Amino acid sequence: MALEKIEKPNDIKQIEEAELSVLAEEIREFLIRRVSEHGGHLASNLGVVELTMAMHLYFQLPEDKIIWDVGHQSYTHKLLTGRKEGFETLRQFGGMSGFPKRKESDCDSFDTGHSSTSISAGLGYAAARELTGDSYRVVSVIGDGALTGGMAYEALNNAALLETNFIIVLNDNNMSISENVGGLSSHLGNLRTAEAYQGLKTGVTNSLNKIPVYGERMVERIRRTKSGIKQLLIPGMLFENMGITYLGPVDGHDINAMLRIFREAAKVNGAVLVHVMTQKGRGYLPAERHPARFHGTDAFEIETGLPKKRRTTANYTDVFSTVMRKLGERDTKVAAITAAMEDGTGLKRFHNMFPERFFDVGIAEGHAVTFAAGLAAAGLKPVLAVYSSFLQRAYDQMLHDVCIQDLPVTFAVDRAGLVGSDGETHQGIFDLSYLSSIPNMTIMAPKNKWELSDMVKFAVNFGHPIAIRYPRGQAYDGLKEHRAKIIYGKSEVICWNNQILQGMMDIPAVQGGGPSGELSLGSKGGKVKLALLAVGSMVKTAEEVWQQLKEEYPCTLVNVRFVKPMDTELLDNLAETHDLLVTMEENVLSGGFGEHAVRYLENLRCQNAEGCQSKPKGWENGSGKEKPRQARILNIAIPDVYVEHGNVEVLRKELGIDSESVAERIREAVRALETN
Ligand SMILES: Cc1ncc(C[n+]2csc(CCOP(=O)(O)OP(=O)(O)O)c2C)c(N)n1
Ligand SMILES: CC(=O)[C@@H](O)[C@H](O)COP(=O)(O)O
Ligand SMILES: [Mg+2]
Repeated sequence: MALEKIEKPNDIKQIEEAELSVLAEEIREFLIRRVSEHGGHLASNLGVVELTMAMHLYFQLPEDKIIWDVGHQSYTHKLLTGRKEGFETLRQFGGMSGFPKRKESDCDSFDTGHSSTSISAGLGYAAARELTGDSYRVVSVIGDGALTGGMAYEALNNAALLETNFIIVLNDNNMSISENVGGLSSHLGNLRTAEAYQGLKTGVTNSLNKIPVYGERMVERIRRTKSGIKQLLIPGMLFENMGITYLGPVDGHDINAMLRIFREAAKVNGAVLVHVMTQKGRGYLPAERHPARFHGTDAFEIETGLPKKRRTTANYTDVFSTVMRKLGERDTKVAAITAAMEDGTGLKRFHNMFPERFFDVGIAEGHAVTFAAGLAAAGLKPVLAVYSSFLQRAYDQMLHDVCIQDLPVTFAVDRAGLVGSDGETHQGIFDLSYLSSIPNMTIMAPKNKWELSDMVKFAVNFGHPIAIRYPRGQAYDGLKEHRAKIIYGKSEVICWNNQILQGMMDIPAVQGGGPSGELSLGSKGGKVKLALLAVGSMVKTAEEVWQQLKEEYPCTLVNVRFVKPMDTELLDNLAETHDLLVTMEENVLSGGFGEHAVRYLENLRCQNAEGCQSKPKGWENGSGKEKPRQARILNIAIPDVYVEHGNVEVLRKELGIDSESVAERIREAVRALETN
């Protein structure tokens, strides 16, 4: 067993050359078995087995620095650096991450997860090396998909100035998650087969030679100019013209060929791009046939490649997919955009049905947003479907290109909230904060699958920037009967003091101390009145909390619906009629719904203070109305931390946002209120 001999970094160097192919096979078997148990990024990892082995044979770790772009293809690297045991806990809570992590190993030089960062980080290492006088080698490994991201070009542009060695390995498997797109992809396609290139080169020369006198002269003239010769002889002219040496293409499954090219690359003084061609999914037939399906997979049966658990219910992405199909049919102005996540965001159907109105822009979220702004300015109704954590990349484009101009772009923000096994880099727990800070942006979150559908329909005809955030996974199909019409800025009250309502009309009017007439916090013998204000996915949790607490306290349950603008009329009402308002959201506390609600009510409290000049209308002393009673607020949200990988249910418990923890936190808060 060759793999057994690998216990620590550089052990691969002790493996006989003849045994390397056995090692590659064992690594593939190992990865297929381990990923089949709990899921993970299989196809990309199977594709880079020999490439990773060649790098570990040539470079010395941890001294040399290997930086993996996205990092989803780093499993063989983990194996070769002594982390075989970690695979039993891959992507599980407390276990080994599916991405490179500096805290996990000193052979992981840079943490990744989002795309197109590796060249910038590698260049940083290379520049630092010049300053510190170190002599380590730096290698950034970037995929053809990741090379569609703008940051990679910014880094290449900068790397061209470097005067010391910096190796960029372009791992070209002719695939992003799904088919790779765009001009660069076509360019790589042209370079991909050396034979095709050789044919083209010979073809050009032959054709010119065929032109009597002039043709021969042109060939001669081209040969005499340096760049002309390169045009004819060097495939990677695009990179060469930028000042980056291009080597390749080389077969990424031929270890010796790669070792030869790394030796050459290491001699270059400056940035050098090594073009390596690999096959995504290599060595496992289902993954070779369906690389997109096995890009990131749940647990599966090895024999068939079928998922171990069949999905029986729709997830939010399916619901979005269906409503987009309907909207596309109804309105030819509706266009859909994805940044390389056609499958993940559910836009495949829209693509198939309306190819002319579907745009995959590559891994380029910033560009996607400004492109959507352009479509909107030209009169279309663009819907950009994007994961919450990837949209972080496009903050300025949302602000500068969409919202200042108040353009009607719909942001379908998928994977909002905890996403689970991908961990820190992918948790969608910041969007409410970053979206809330942008003027002109409206933010909604659905409680269940019907509401997502209603919200998307509302959004495309809204006429202004609007974001709908919904979580990864199964769509909630409870609370079906609560489907009040969506009214801009209005929340939906599901139950009031334990009494289930149907729509806004039923909310009791605010009179004195509220519906029951009790004025103060339990002190007059009444029970503390709770109001749960839950955002999106937390409505289901709030419903469970209500079930647990309804015997103890009268409880109101509100589906917030609009995080921005907040339903301040309802907040005023709740603050007057309830004792404790509990905000619940799967977002960080900072800048989230809860914090905005606190600030709003604090302002109100301040305005109502004695001597304050600007009291809200209707609350003036002596106006005949009581001063509003100000409820206390408990914020349930994600604390100021990065949330690691793990099962979502486990993470929710750890963070204290599952229903049992929330119920307990409420009981504690009530006890504190009663004793104060
Ligand atoms: C900013 C950002 N957007 C989207 C993604 C989702 N994503 C992860 S891998 C990937 C495709 C990468 O393709 P490539 O670099 O060619 O690697 P391969 O999977 O083919 O090995 C995408 C779109 C991401 N990780 N980061
Ligand atoms: C590595 C990466 O960014 C994607 O592959 C991501 O893991 C997809 O996540 P979903 O499984 O939620 O689509
Ligand atoms: Mg690729």
